[in-house]
Amino acid sequence: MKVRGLAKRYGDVRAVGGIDLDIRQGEVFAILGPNGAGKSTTVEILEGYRTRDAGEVSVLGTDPGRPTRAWRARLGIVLQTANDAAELTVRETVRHFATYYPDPRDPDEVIARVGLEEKAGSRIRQLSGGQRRRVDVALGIIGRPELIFLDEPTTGFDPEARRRFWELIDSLAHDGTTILLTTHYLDEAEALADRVAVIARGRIAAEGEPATLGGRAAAKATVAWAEDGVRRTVKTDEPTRTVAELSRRFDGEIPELTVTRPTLEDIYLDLVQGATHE
Ligand SMILES: Nc1ncnc2c1ncn2[C@@H]1O[C@H](COP(=O)(O)OP(=O)(O)OP(=O)(O)O)[C@@H](O)[C@H]1O
Repeated sequence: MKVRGLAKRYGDVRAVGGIDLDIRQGEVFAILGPNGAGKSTTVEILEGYRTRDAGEVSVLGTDPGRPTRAWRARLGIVLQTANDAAELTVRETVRHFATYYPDPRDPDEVIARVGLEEKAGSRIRQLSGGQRRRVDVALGIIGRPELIFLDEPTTGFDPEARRRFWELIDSLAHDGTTILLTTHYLDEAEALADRVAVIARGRIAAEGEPATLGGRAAAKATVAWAEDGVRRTVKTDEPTRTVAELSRRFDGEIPELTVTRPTLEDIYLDLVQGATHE
């Protein structure tokens, strides 16, 4: 996928103000950003559901501004809001969607992959919010897509369901499926994404691997320990030296020692706040 200079306005609102992206086949790419940053607008343009004002876009070799049916069949899309036929069962719904695609996955296998085996015979309206979301994911992958768009896929999932979902995404990526997701969960981005882009006010504020985004790996470490009943902390570029000195001072074990670097969330918040105060 290749995007150059993508821009979109809604009247006076600049939703997307010149975005470049390159996403490789088989890559898991996460778009992060605060509410209203332009994530959904960007993703909807890439999906062929929204027009753009400017820029060049190629998704699976096609301009999504001129979508074809054959191109759509190669995409899997999981939208933010579900509008499933509530009276059908999970199995009926997944089977029905399978008929839209030339080479669908096996419906029962897909139901198992999203962890809904026990609910396969239940009507959609009887499912919990998180279970409905899993149906959405099932419908997004039933067509054996080459590229999957996931808009906040795990909102409403319990922790176990989120872990199962992460495993599913890993296995799809392992099969060579490209995955573009938006999420507000920084731990999700860290667990899943090969690369992330932080979008703020319609522009990319930073892009890179979660471990090194925004200079994260090179950021100062915080060494903390307990001394005389008080928690002490030092921010340093040389945590190893600090720990060695402390170890000598305490003659061995350092009480309640921790060494931490900024989390992805710390870096994200810095980037987003920096962009807002521009
Ligand atoms: N159909 C529309 N008409 C007018 N303005 C819109 C429309 N859709 C989005 N916007 C505006 O464009 C900006 C970007 O919205 P967008 O939905 O792309 O943000 P987002 O990053 O996906 O946010 P969220 O995290 O809340 O989903 C916002 O200021 C929003 O109010």
